Amino acid sequence: MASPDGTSPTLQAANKAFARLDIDGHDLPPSPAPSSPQAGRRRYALATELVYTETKDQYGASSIPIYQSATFKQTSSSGGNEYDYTRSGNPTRTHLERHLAKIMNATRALAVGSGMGALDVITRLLKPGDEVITGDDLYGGTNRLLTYLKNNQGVVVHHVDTTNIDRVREVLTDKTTMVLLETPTNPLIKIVDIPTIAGVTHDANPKALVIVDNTMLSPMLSNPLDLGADVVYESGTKYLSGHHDIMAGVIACNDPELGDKMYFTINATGCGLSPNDSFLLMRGVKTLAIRMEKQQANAQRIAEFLESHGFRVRYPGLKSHPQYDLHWSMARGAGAVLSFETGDVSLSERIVEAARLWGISVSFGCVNSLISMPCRMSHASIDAKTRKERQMPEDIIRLCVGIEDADDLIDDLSRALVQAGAVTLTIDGFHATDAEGNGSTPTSA
Ligand SMILES: Cc1ncc(COP(=O)(O)O)c(C=O)c1O
Ligand SMILES: N[C@@H](CCSC[C@H](N)C(=O)O)C(=O)O
Repeated sequence: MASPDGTSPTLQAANKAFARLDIDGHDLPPSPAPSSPQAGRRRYALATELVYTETKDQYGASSIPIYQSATFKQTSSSGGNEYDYTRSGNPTRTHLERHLAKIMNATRALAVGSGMGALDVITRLLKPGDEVITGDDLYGGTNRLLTYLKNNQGVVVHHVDTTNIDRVREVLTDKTTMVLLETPTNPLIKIVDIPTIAGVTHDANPKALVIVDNTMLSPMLSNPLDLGADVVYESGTKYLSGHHDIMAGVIACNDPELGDKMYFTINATGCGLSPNDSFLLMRGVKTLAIRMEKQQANAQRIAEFLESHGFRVRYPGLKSHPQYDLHWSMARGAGAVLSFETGDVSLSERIVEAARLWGISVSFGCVNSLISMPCRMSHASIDAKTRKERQMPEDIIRLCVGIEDADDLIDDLSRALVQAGAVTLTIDGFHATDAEGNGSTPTSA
């Protein structure tokens, strides 16, 4: 016999059998379908996929509308619609998540309110007593959250030099539940061998999760899931959005169970990205390819300029980078963040403060060029003692290169170097002044 709504007994039984339960076994209100790239269709080059989207918008809108609605009307007293409440799911966010899954080579992507929000969702997979291995050169906020988990949640955190596989092996045991990597590291631009670490981690404990923070490269330049990572996350505040007008975080994985667990946390805590910011992130992603191409071309010019004038520059686009080959075995570009040292904190301060075109600001990945002193700014939450133990040079200057004219950027930097007294003028131009006050020999032409 058919039910009052006309559903056959067979369909009623099937609906019951396939009722969506959350990981605690509670009946879920309607939630968005898992984000997945459309299977079976032609896959275009990444630059094309970044702009190519499909929607079933009733008016054929070529840009996803902003569904600025907290709640959605249902067709029956038991719900019945794909969306019920924006904390649980929103069409603008789902559209973005499906697009991100496609470009991150994942079957599931999730969008949240910030990069740190993404790491919070991921680390809620941990239980007291779990062990995490991570780097000794980490973004300050990541270090802060891990320290909180260590001090308050009983999670054991090992900070080691993840560029040295032996240091990782020393702390890797069957208790290791998570290995958290950044590459290139922020701000020392060290390169971490993702495939090797993923291999040894999964050998030691097949259930351990290798998590990669891909903020420095973005999906344009690297897909850590293809290199053996289980979960990749990024601060969408950076390259993905590109204009420093939103905060966002994205998470991607290929394991549906893991995706469901992280979605559970997002729904339970309410950290999903807002409809308006989902729209802006979607818009930003479409121009990622051209922004990144210009930013890294500019970064390469600036890195070569500084190195040729005698500064110690850290940038994986320079052949002098000690892990140049490793970086290029994993990535399609060098990115647009570089750092250099002057040997003197007050000299670095004078350079930063003399720059005009380069904004003194934390963050990176924006169309505007930025200059900063990480130990005073982005990494100030790591205490001075720990910074010293981790060999972070206090004088290090970080440059986050934008899309301006490269000659203008070099002119402004040159003027700042001269004004700060960082260089010695010679008949041929200028060279970095060493600690003794002499113009040093340029390291390359
Ligand atoms: C490498 C890295 N990961 C994560 C984050 C956190 O991102 P958000 O500022 O969007 O929370 C940042 C910067 O803030 C970062 O530099
Ligand atoms: N005051 C902020 C500093 C944010 S740093 C942003 C970015 N990751 C960078 O490396 O510049 C904080 O305490 O988190």
